[in-house]
Amino acid sequence: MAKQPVRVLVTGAAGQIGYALVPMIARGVMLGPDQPVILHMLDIPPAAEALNGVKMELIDAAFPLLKGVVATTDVVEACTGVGVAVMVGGFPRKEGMERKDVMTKNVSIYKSQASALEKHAAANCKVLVVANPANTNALILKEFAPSIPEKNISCLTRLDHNRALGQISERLKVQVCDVKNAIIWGNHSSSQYPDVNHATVKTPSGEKPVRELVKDDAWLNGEFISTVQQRGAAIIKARKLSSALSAASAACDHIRDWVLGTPEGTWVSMGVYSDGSYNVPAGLIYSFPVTCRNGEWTIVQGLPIDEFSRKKMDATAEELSEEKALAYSCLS
Ligand SMILES: NC(=O)c1ccc[n+]([C@@H]2O[C@H](COP(=O)([O-])OP(=O)(O)OC[C@H]3O[C@@H](n4cnc5c(N)ncnc54)[C@H](O)[C@@H]3O)[C@@H](O)[C@H]2O)c1
Ligand SMILES: O=C(O)C[C@H](O)C(=O)O
Repeated sequence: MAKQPVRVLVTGAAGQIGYALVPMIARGVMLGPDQPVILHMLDIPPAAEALNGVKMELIDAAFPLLKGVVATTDVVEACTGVGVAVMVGGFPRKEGMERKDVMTKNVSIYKSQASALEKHAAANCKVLVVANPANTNALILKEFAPSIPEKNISCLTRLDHNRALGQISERLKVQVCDVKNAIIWGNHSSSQYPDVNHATVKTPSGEKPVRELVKDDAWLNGEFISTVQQRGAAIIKARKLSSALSAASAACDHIRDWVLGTPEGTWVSMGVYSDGSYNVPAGLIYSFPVTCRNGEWTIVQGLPIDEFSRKKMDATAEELSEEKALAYSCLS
């Protein structure tokens, strides 16, 4: 029997990530090639005409899986019945800014959209926050939507995870699909800690640790980390716009793995509500290594953490605690 369509909300759909993301969703990249979708696209009134243009293009693309398009500036209409919500709406940073510089504008959006989602989304709706500061926006959404289970609210650090895989693949001249189990710990900001201590590469003679193959700890502990941390800024410098196609693709990876499961022996990074694992303070949205099965993520437990990693994991947690306080001061 044909599957029932899933309603997928994309906020900020008239923006540049939205423009890259909605065709991916309509092609089945996010929920699978046999899953029909109805797209709900939300933007604000000044972008209504552009949003309608995106709707026209979606119709013109004649995507077989796309069973309907709702393009609206009404948050209630946008949230009604959605099973997946990808929250991209907000303001991107410009050259020279840190992601927390867009905090004042963006956290208030997440406070107000939290209640619309809570009241009108489908039961068990999975929420992914993309807009920056992503972890803190997700935390605000969680706190102002208390009836949405905390397990259902996440933020995007998969882009950073994919960037880490990409850097290793470039360095070792191996296929990126053969590199796995990097970890992004913490904040989607320049304090994040990209960790390859457990990452491996598939080689003709079996899986090998990345450290053993790279044979350059100075690079792995230095330039590699700062390249991943600063990649968003490097894209802004080069494009004069923040990343869009890679962000859209990572959002699809995040939801696909969450809903359909991670491959056996592979973990991914997701920003999720901390339960105190790895001595990360509870009550923050922090990026952890997770595996997913039956639509639920689980933090990978028991990985050994060396002193170098501990310091970096604590520093990014510290920044998230400060952001949380700053967010509340913006809202009061
Ligand atoms: N987490 C990540 O990995 C990641 C990666 C890239 C970008 N981002 C962030 O994603 C966000 C979007 O980036 P972009 O390049 O698409 O920006 P953009 O400016 O091109 O698009 C954002 C859209 O959001 C809309 N918007 C503003 N307020 C809204 C509201 N209250 N409700 C609904 N829509 C609203 C705007 O009108 C605009 O169309 C930014 O905050 C950016 O920093 C995050
Ligand atoms: O860096 C930014 O501000 C955009 C985005 O978060 C990114 O990582 O590319």
